[in-house]
Amino acid sequence: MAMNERSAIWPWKGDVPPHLPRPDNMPKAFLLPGDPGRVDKAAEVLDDFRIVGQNREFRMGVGTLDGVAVGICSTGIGGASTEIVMVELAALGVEVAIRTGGMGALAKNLALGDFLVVAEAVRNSGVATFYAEPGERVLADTGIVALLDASRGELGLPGRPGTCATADGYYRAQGRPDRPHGNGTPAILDQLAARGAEGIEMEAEIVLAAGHALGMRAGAVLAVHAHRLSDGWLEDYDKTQRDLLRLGAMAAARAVVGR
Ligand SMILES: O=P(O)(O)O[C@H]1O[C@H](CO)[C@@H](O)[C@H]1O
Ligand SMILES: O=c1cc[nH]c(=O)[nH]1
Repeated sequence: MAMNERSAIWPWKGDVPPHLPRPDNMPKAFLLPGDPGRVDKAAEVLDDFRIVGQNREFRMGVGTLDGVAVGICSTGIGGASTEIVMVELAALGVEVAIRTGGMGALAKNLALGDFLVVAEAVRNSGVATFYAEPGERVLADTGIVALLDASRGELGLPGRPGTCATADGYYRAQGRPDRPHGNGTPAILDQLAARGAEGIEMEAEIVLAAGHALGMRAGAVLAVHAHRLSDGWLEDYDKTQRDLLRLGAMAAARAVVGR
């Protein structure tokens, strides 16, 4: 069988992955928002930014910060598509992966627009079970946590390190009702909070678990978009998104050069 022929077990064509677009020169560090629409926003925080391409929910761009190449690739929503991003980026030689996304806060002392630098994800989501043993803690790389929190502080942005939970759904799995006037099952959130979760979203656990298993330095920083205790919702999200990308990019570039 010719080397470049695809196989079912590893359906790459040579060094071209089956899902992700691929630039000629891969940055060593990538930011990972869920939403493809947010990739273009990296032009506001990176120099020489260009879009590499898009396939399905995976939109990729590359740029530089302080002369260091930084990539950004959307994961889509949830663990299944995020696993694809992590595996294909790792196989392409990426060493640093930082999720930059939104969450619903579960802690009283987090406010709308604050930034939670994820130190740990409580075990809760499906795909991560293939990358971390049952009972194994899912931790962010401590160096990435430190760089993210230092960047947050330098930028004067509110927040702190903490723990998140990753859910396999947005409505019932996050205690929401599935119709406008329902009650949902908020006890789900109480149970996650009792296990230490201070926010809930849909991708961080797989980024941390797969990142660790695949030998990458992985982390996540999550903006408080919703507050599940006060039922608050941040309507004007644009500046928060820009700040999220800026602090993620600062930490990513510093991680590459070892600062
Ligand atoms: O803010 P982003 O990265 O899009 O992620 C959050 O938003 C989506 C749900 O609306 C989920 O993907 C959740 O994790
Ligand atoms: O409540 C929220 C907000 C953002 N992302 C989520 O998954 N849940």
